[in-house]
Amino acid sequence: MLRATGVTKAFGGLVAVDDVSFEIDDEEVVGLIGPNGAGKTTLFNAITGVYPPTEGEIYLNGTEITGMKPHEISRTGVARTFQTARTFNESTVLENVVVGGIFGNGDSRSAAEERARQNLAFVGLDDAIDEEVGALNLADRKLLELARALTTEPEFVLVDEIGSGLTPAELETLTDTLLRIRSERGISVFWIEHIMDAIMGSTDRIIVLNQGEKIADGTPEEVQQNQQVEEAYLGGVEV
Ligand SMILES: Nc1ncnc2c1ncn2[C@@H]1O[C@H](COP(=O)(O)OP(=O)(O)OP(=O)(O)O)[C@@H](O)[C@H]1O
Repeated sequence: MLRATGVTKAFGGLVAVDDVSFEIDDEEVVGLIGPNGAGKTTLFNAITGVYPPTEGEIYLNGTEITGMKPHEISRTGVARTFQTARTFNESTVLENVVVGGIFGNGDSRSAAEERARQNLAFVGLDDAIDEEVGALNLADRKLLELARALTTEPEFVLVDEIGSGLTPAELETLTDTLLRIRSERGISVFWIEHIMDAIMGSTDRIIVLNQGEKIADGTPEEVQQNQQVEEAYLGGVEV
């Protein structure tokens, strides 16, 4: 279980995440939504050690991980993908995932390659292993990010926006892959997404942030009917 209690992250006077507490169970798929600037990516950065929280604690299976370095947190079982795919364009798809295994996980080259092939097959990129990353379309880059995130055999994968810019068919493939990460690998998914249909139809639970604060935490149906959530989104519409 991933548990956060009273997590706050301030950048100078700006409180980007404000006293947020939540739990994510094993094998749960949880969405994280909120208007632009609500603090979603900052919360991911706090969990993964990129920007340690100013206050509050984060626990993985009862062990406190607050303030650990990103590579240490990654090795304890929390992996992530990034909003902008962070891949090395000139290397091949296989090499990209292998490098993640060697440097991120301390694997030997042969172990990293075996695991990379398995994870690339899992996300459906087995036919593309020899292609240059720069030649992949956006959807395949997102799948590649997921394969890289699986390298450390995590218990939790934090996914920062995979939906934007994809066709409906591509979005369905990505969503199916996320759900298979849970059903076939037993990994929990914590997923930031702006495409509401995707997140409403695929998650067990949704946490809503607005101006750094958690304003809702419930089933997709509950969140959809929540007055505060509706107001937060209406208030965020630019006219
Ligand atoms: N490194 C930083 N330094 C200063 N301010 C930051 C930093 N990172 C984020 N912020 C600020 O924190 C607030 C929350 O930003 P964050 O990126 O977490 O929101 P978000 O919900 O992920 O937004 P979006 O949906 O647009 O990606 C914003 O006001 C942002 O400008």
